[in-house]
Amino acid sequence: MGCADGHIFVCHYYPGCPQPDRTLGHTKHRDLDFLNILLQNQIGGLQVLHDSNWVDIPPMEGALVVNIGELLQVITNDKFKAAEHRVLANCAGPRISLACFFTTHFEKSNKIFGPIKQLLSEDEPPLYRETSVKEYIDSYYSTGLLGDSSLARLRM
Ligand SMILES: O=C(O)CCC(=O)C(=O)O
Ligand SMILES: [Fe+2]
Repeated sequence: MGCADGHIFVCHYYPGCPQPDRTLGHTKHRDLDFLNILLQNQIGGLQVLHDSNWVDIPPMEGALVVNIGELLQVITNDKFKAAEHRVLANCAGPRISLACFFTTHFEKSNKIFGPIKQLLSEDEPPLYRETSVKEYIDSYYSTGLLGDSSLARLRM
């Protein structure tokens, strides 16, 4: 389908923080991609929002974290939901993580994505209108990480 075209690697370096209760390592957000595969070192701090509670995703040796992004939520018509997540600051740093985003990000593709037709029926109509990755990225960055989800703008 082209979802894995143009993946990018991002390396995060979170230095040890003397006052971790006064800041965050990474503010809460949902990823702007289809899927993100993440490797984190032993420091910890990654949390996922589940039922209004922040849940720790502790590092496990050899384990990868697979994070669903907003574009996967669109094409699966909410069968898979993008998880809101954040990273706490930590005085024991540095924390290092390596993320591989499956997206067409750098190409800003004009290819159109929408809910996969085979997942739709009379009982399960499309929840999102179709969009290009380019339109989606521009909408996502128009509000920034703290803005309203660009998912809401696609919702029918
Ligand atoms: O550093 C982490 O564990 C998470 C980074 C992250 O959420 C992101 O790059 O989107
Ligand atoms: Fe993220």
